[in-house]
Amino acid sequence: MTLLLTNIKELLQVRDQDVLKVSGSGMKILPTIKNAWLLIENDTIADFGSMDNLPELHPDKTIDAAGKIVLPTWCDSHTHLVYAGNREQEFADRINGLSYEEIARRGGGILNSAKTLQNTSENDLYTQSAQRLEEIMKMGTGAVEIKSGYGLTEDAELKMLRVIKKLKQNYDLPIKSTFLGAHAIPQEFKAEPKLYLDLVIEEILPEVARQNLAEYIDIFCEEGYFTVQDTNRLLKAAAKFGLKPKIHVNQFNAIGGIKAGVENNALSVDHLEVLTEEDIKVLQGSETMPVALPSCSLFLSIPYTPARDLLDAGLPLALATDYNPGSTPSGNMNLVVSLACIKMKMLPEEAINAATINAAYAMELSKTHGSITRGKKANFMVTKPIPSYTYLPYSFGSNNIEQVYINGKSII
Ligand SMILES: N=CN[C@@H](CCC(=O)O)C(=O)O
Ligand SMILES: [Zn+2]
Repeated sequence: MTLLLTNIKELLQVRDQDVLKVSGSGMKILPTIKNAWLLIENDTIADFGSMDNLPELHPDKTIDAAGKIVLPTWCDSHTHLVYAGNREQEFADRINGLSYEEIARRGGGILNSAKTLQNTSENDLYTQSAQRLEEIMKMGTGAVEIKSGYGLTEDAELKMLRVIKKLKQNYDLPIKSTFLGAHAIPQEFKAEPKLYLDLVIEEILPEVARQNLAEYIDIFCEEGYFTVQDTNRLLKAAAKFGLKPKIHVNQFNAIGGIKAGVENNALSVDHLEVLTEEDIKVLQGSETMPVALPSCSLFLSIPYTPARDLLDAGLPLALATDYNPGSTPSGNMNLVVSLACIKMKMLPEEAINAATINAAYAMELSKTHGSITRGKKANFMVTKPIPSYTYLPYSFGSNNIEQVYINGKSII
């Protein structure tokens, strides 16, 4: 099956195969072709170019994309979209003055979601999660990472990871699975938190690895959750099973989690709402991708990741949603890209790079996804007729996505 798109107003993120991430001032550059064509063969990007040099082709189907922009689908490298129920009562509690941390200390927050998930059947959990996955695909997400971490018992963590595995089997987009057993300390371990980490490291992790249920390891390295020492211990244990770290650090406090991540070869360090100069130095010279989650900052009214400090230090940055029931009940990457521009002072070019090629890097997918590159998977989207790509982040809250293709097939 061959598909040809013609008269594309602008084809974005056109890259050579060897570009796996962009950093610092390089993020300001978004290579495009105006008035372009794009040829898809089966599930692969076969060729593209300017309409001035359209070769004679005989595709099975041709789409006239006049007035429309074509770009790679968003890559969302940080989500918790497998969860049960919602936490809108805590949302109301926060409006009434309680903080996110206070709610968590009272047994709400992650523990609230864990209780609900433990009492939800695997089938029901799958149905709820599949609905969220379909919702984000329709908004343009074409690759996603999903974490466990709302189980907090061996049974419930494995249940979450099996649901992620089933999503992988039933949907065409790449899904990466992360084991986040160390997300919070369950109530019954509050007096002796070390015993919970022992359980995660000695019992749950080996079982997750034995059943081959995760590619990555995660931990919430934060005051009141897990220490830097805990983080080092878990990441070293996970490395023995080949699980690379993608970790929650610096959401509320800078306690040294970034250093621990980099020293343990983290693929990414995520959140970074609070950053020190030392953290930035540690990231320089590393291969670790910093990941910002601006819709979490919006929802919790906490600081935004200081993107300009990272980029001015020559570092790369990726953007993700953090889709979860507590801090970010939204999986909309279009909103994330808008917030990055509006609140983090990222240029549209920087935000689009951060949500495509760099986000693919944060899931080890940038050899196959994240750009319009010959030989990469045909995961791309077509906008409605819009005046320019800057209009995407500018028109925040609007849905500008008309069609989404995964492996060359239209899903809407
Ligand atoms: N901060 C840790 N974990 C999630 C939120 C978890 C929750 O509130 O349910 C996050 O990334 O924001
Ligand atoms: Zn998260």
